Amino acid sequence: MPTTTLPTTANVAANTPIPGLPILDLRDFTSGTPAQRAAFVDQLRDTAFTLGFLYLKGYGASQTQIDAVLQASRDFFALPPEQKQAIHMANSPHFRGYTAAGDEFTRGERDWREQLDVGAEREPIQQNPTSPAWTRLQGPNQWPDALPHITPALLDWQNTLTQAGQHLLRALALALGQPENTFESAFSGTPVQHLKVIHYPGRAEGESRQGCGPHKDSGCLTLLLQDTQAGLQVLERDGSDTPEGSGRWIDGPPIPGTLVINIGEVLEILSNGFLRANIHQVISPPQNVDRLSVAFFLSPRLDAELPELVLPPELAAKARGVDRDPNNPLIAHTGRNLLKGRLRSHPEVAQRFYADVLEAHGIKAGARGQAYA
Ligand SMILES: O=C(O)CCC(=O)C(=O)O
Ligand SMILES: [Fe+2]
Repeated sequence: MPTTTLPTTANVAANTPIPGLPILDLRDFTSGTPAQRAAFVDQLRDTAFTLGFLYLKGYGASQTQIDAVLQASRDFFALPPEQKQAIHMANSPHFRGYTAAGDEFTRGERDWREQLDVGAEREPIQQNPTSPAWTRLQGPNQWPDALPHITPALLDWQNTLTQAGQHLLRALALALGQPENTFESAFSGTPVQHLKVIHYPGRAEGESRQGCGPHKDSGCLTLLLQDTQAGLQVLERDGSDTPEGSGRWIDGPPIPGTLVINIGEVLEILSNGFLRANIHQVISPPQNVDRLSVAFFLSPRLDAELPELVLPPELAAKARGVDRDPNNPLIAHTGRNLLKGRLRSHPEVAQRFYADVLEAHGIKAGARGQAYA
């Protein structure tokens, strides 16, 4: 397959204000009639194949819980810079903590957003000389001393979305003509629950518009909560479906009561490209306006390796294959795949805690970030 080249604003047409993403209700799947359940699976198959994106409502969170997550996020970013820097990600071999605006890169360009990365609160995995480097990903979070309330708000959110994600994985298995429990064992016990709380500051005159540059998510499934400010855009492919990913950007503005769900690269590989890990980006808000979002990336246990699926002939005939980008190889082993993405996105952590394995991951000592995780 040819190398994937991400689109630039030069080869995509002007934005459309019409949201092209369907809204699905998870309750149709979890507690609906057999007909509602079947319709949910059919719609999920359609949109996961074409766009790889959808809105989801009825996903099991109360408005009180949503408000608590957004308030916790706002409170965190309102802290004085030195309190945020005190829990900088550069302190954490587990890639947890604060990243200031401009410190993260997508395809070598700076992203203009600050963020707090939170994982499941777990003990580090005991290290010995033969431990694979990905075992360093597990470990505790860094929390700001001044805001004890954000810990339960964010950890509860992880758990709510893990359950929603597991329902979606069952529905996706059915959509792919597989047994409903196909993904169950890989995601049971200690799945990787990666929450990224994100603040996009308004851009000053003449500044870059890259809140987060064009990328595919590298994991399995992303569940995104947006506050009230738009900015997310998804690539709608044109009919030619070229590997360059040409098309036009469609907006995915916040819709109250919904999450935006998208497919990650691991599911794209497993389904031989039937499911689409689609390219998306975030445009910085205008001056004096900011944007808040909370992205949750659900992945299998670090040690899980997901097998490629054998699709029924009618789906296999439509599968597009997978773009193999030599600069960004796709790996089905969860720990290795996640580590690859994290090392490329966070060069400071990479140089400090993973210097011994950078070469093996194709990263030069002192390199800037190249991709996104
Ligand atoms: O903030 C958003 O709306 C999306 C962020 C995103 O795509 C990501 O962090 O992977
Ligand atoms: Fe993303």
